[in-house]
Amino acid sequence: MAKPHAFTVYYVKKARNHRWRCSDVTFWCVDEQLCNQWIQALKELLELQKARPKQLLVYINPYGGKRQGKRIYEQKVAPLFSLASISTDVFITERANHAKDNLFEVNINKYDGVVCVGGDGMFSEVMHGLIGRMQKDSGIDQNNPKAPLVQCNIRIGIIPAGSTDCICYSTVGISDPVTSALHIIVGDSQPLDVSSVHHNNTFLKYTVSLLGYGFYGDILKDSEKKRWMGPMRYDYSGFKTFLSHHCYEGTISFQPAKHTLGSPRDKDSCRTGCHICRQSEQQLAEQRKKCGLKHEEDEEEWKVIKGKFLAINVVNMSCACPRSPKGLSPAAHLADGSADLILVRKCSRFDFLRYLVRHTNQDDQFDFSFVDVYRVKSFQFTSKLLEDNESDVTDIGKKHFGRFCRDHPACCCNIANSTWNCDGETLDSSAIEVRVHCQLMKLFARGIEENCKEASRNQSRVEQLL
Ligand SMILES: CCCCCCCCCCCCC/C=C/[C@@H](O)[C@H](CO)NC(=O)CCCCCCCCCCCCCCC
Ligand SMILES: Nc1ncnc2c1ncn2[C@@H]1O[C@H](COP(=O)(O)OP(=O)(O)OP(=O)(O)O)[C@@H](O)[C@H]1O
Ligand SMILES: [Ca+2]
Repeated sequence: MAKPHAFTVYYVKKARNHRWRCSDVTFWCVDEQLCNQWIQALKELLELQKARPKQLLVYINPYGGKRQGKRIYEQKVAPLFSLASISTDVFITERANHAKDNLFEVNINKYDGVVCVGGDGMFSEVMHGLIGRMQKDSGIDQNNPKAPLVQCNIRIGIIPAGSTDCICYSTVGISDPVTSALHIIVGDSQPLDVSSVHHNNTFLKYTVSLLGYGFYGDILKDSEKKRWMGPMRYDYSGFKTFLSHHCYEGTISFQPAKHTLGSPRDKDSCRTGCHICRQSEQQLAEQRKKCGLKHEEDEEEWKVIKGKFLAINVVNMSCACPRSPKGLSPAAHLADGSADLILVRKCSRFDFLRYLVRHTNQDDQFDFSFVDVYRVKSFQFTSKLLEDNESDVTDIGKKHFGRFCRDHPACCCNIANSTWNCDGETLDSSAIEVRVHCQLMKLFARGIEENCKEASRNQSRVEQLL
């Protein structure tokens, strides 16, 4: 080198569509001492950035999505972690639930975060491991649906390598491994609501994205048999399920979320620094100060709805993904302590198609007479089939479950139950009880950043208000 004294600074460069890239600039200097002073000063500044992780535990699912998890991590992510002086313990899973089981055994306090390389299912595994471990260590019984759960302060980073990658897309704005790696490196933090799902005082699962019965449950059940097709399996099973047009009868009860300022019909979406989520965070802190971990009896009213539904969807976040960039509920919030309950009642195939198509354009998917949407903090569902069986048992005193309802009216309404799709996993029970836990965990993300169009629209709204 002609000028021997130099140092390179690597930095994040924001590109289009919420994509981040790593860029660098090299500074040259003839004076060696001055060059070293600069290096020292920059190192000291970096040391002050306490939110940045130094030690990460990484789980890779080699079979998720297009089976590219290992390659994506090794080629795109590991070199960035090494540039940022992050040390990693990497664990390649050999079976389903490997990562979850491992999280109950490792010395978790050694790490500043856990990274999962895979899809929504892999994230769900890691989340169950971390939340489960936290509750176990604190002596909380997960089977009690009313137990106040202990927050999980170890952040999770998602490197997208799955089929839908809805959690990554809805919290970052894009499914891109390099962008997600950079959000981890700069130490971003995004709190996330988590819902617990129980049946008869037995814990079933946690959910952060979609809990869906009917359409999305049936798609998942069919698509599991076609895993070999990769991400395409969802389009194939989606088309098949659309043609089968099954609806399901049951009773829904829910408690409206009165504590939050927003509504599912709002025009504004949850964005970085969202004031609605921040207000929920303050409420949560005040509640904790008041009652600690004690459970507060919830006397709020329950609403009950009976009917025949093509789809029952409970979403904790928008569920935006490449298939539907605005998601199932565009105005849902990541961390407001509520979920959006979307009920699609029995309608014609043509109307259901019109509803589906609106997930892909700018039109309002809730503006149909057969679609209702509510913002809720808890929710219950029992299928008609189970209600009939239970009343048979009490009326006649039979101890014989699982009998099919033979006197069901002849209509397109399916006599059998559907299954619940819980973040891409099926649940064994159709009768469930769901409760939203405000900001139970945190991700290495910052929510979707406002783009220029949104920012100028909001600015002009403020100007109008002034
Ligand atoms: C005409 C086009 C209509 C397109 C409508 C697209 C709506 C897409 C909405 C996607 C919502 C994803 C919610 C995320 C759920 C994740 O926790 C979960 C785990 O990864 N993924 C799935 O369950 C995977 C769910 C995958 C769902 C795929 C749905 C495909 C529907 C295709 C319907 C075709 C009808 C065509 C009629 C001519
Ligand atoms: N080594 C493994 N072998 C088989 N299954 C695994 C392994 N590691 C993890 N799994 C399971 O595979 C399931 C699916 O993985 P993942 O979510 O990564 O991909 P996907 O289903 O293609 O994507 P998406 O969930 O986004 O639709 C997860 O539920 C996880 O428990
Ligand atoms: Ca929410």
